[in-house]
Amino acid sequence: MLPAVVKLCCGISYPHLRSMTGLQRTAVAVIGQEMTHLKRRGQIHNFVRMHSALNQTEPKQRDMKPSPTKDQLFSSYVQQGQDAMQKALDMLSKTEGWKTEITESNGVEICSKVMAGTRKVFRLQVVLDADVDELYDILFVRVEEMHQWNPSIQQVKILQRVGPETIITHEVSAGTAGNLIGQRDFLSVRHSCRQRSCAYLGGAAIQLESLPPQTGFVRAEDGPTCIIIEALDEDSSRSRFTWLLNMDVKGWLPTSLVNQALPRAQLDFTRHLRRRLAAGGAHGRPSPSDAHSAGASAPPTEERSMTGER
Ligand SMILES: CC(C)CCC[C@@H](C)[C@H]1CC[C@H]2[C@@H]3CC=C4C[C@@H](O)CC[C@]4(C)[C@H]3CC[C@]12C
Repeated sequence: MLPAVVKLCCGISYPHLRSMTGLQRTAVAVIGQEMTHLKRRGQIHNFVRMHSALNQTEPKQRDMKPSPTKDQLFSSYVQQGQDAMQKALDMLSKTEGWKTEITESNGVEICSKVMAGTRKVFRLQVVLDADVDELYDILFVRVEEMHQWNPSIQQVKILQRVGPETIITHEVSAGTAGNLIGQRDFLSVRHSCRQRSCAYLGGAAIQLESLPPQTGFVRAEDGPTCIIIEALDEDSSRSRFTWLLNMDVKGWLPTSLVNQALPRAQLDFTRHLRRRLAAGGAHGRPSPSDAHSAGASAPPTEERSMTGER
C-alpha cells in the first residue's frame, strides 16, 4: 500500500520534480532509496527459508504443495528460454516503427522502438570481422569469461547447465564511470540455437528462491532479449550481429537517463567485443587501460552520488 501511495505521489509531482534543484532533489532521491529498501526487506522476509530448488532431486512436500521435480524445473527453464527467444525474434521481425538513435562511422547502427504499453527497446546492428562459430564461442560457450574482455561486466556465472543449449546465469554489471546507471545484478535463463550459418542467443530474467535479490544490489531484468549472428552471404568469415536490448534496470531513475544509458551500454559492449575479436584466439585480453576502468575502485556514478544507492 505504502509503495503504491508514494509511487502515485511521485507520478503527480513528476513535472515539479523536473524543476527541482539541490537539496529538494536529494530529499526526493532519499524517499526513492527508502522505498527500494522497504521493498527489499519485504523480499528478504519472503525468502527467509532459503531453499535450493535447483539442487533438489526428489519431489518434496512444502506448505502442502509438492515442489516440482528437477526434470520439471529443467523443462520449464528450457521453455522459458525458448519463449524469450521467440518473443524477442517477434519484436525484431516487425520492421516498422523503428527510430534511428545512433549511426556511427564504424558501421554500428542503433534503433529504438517503444513497445506497446512497455519500455523502449534498442536494436543494435553491425557487421563483425568474425565467423558465426567464433562469436557463438565467445558469447555463449565462454560466457563466464566475458568480464575478461568487457569492463562493463564484473561477473557472469553459470549457476546451472540445464542442457547443451540452455543455462541459468547470474550476471553482475560493473557500474563503471561511463555507466550512468549504478551496478546491477541479473538472474537469467540464456538459451541458444546454433544453425548452419547463424546462431540465436535468447534470454530472459527468471526468479530463483535460492538466489533472491542481494542486499546492496539492485536486481535488474534483461529480456526477452535476443542476439542474432548470421554469416554474410558474400563472406562467411564475417557476421551480421543484431542485438535486441530489452532491459528493465529497476531502481528509481528518470526514463530519459535510462534511455540514454542503454544504447551507450550497447556501444561499449560492441567496442569491447571488437577489441576481443582483434586480440584473437581464446585468450583475448583487454588492454591494461581497459582493465583499469573496471572493478571495485571505480568512482561513484551519477546515480550513486545522487541516491547513495550501492
Ligand atoms: C546499463 C547497465 C545497467 C548494464 C550494462 C551492462 C549490460 C549491457 C550487460 C550486463 C550483462 C550482460 C549480458 C550477460 C550475458 C549475456 C549472454 C550472452 O550469451 C550474450 C550477451 C549477454 C546477453 C550480455 C549482454 C550485455 C549485458 C546485458
